[in-house]
Amino acid sequence: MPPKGKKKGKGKGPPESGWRPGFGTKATMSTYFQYPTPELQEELKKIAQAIVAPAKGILAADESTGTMGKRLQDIGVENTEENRRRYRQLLFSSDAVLSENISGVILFHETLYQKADDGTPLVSLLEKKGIIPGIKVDKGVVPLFGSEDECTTQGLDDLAQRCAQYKKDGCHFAKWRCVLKIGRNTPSYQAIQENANVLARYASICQSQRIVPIVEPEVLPDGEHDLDRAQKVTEVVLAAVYKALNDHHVYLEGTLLKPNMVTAGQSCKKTYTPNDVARATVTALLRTVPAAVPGVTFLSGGQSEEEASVHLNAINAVDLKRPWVLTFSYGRALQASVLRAWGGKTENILAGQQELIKRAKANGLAAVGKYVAGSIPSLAASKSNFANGQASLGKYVAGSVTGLGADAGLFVANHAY
Ligand SMILES: O=P(O)(O)OC[C@H]1O[C@](O)(COP(=O)(O)O)[C@@H](O)[C@@H]1O
Repeated sequence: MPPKGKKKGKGKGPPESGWRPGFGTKATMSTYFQYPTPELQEELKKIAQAIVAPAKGILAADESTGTMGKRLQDIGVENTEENRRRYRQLLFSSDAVLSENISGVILFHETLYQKADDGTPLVSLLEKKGIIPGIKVDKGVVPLFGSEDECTTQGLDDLAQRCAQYKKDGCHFAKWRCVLKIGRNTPSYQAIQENANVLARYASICQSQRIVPIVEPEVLPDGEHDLDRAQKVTEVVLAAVYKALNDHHVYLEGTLLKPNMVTAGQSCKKTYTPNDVARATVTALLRTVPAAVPGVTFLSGGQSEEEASVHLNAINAVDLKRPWVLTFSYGRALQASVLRAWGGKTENILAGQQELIKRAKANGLAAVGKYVAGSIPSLAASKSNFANGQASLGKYVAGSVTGLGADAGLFVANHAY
């Protein structure tokens, strides 16, 4: 109820619904907002918690058409709609055992409306296994004019309508990726603030449409910086993101965070142990991510499949507080071996699926701190998925890094813009 003597209506304080004791004076107007209904809160919380159920994580299969093209090119397959469909069909028609470790799959728009050979919608293949479909809703990165090669992410304009439709079509969570770079003068205040704000606005719109937003502020691993610098930048970026989410009244219990792990730059001369990475990562999260957030689903960011599993395991074994579930939302670190095993050939579909199941199992174990390094060998487990430090700056020359084998293009594919 409004405080005594206050009238409802324009200029007389906030409307009655959502009124909280002590609110409504001029000084507190900026803290007024209407809470989501209890039903909406419950729905969002349930979805988020199901995604981060014990020993489960996300398969990020939301590569945009260009990114997928690079991945297919690496295995000598043409980037056609049909080949992308065949590949996603392979992933989603894997044995149901996959759902022991995969709770959700992020889809690209095109995939959501594609069908399997027998006419079954691809998304139904996931639903039948109890895997929750999610959708990439950002429309890619664009340069920030006047910055040192920094960027923001676009796609807000029609987001509410798209989310409403995606929810009807079976998606219960979404993903939006922002990119921050470590350089001498970057990330800049401009880039940090802009990306935090766009992530918060995205998250708020998703929740209004009953979709759990996965908030992805990726600090790229390009550069010579050491672990301390990566940790500090990650902390500054995450602090800004959570301030913005708070400013936009985002219901944190109905969100997930998809950050980078804190690793030294790819060209850093110093070496660090998985325990160093784990300590830096969990410390950065402890300093910035509220305990109300149910889970953190790390991106793999160019790490090899094995590295990504070993690091996640170390993160879940380090002797620090962990108030959130810490699990995976990997693209390359779940798919490098699959792509290599498949090679575009129908007779290799099963082999590809077996690779996926193996990496899902390894990461499921790592999500509960029970993965033993090297215990689940797979085809491309130790191959770096990071091709070239210049890749994300758009300076990578196709084919110039051949020593890394089939995975060489994956970093470029994911991060070039
Ligand atoms: O550049 P795109 O096509 O948007 O793809 C970015 C990729 O980055 C991710 O956010 C993280 O992928 P990685 O685990 O390979 O780093 C994926 O979800 C997504 O496929």
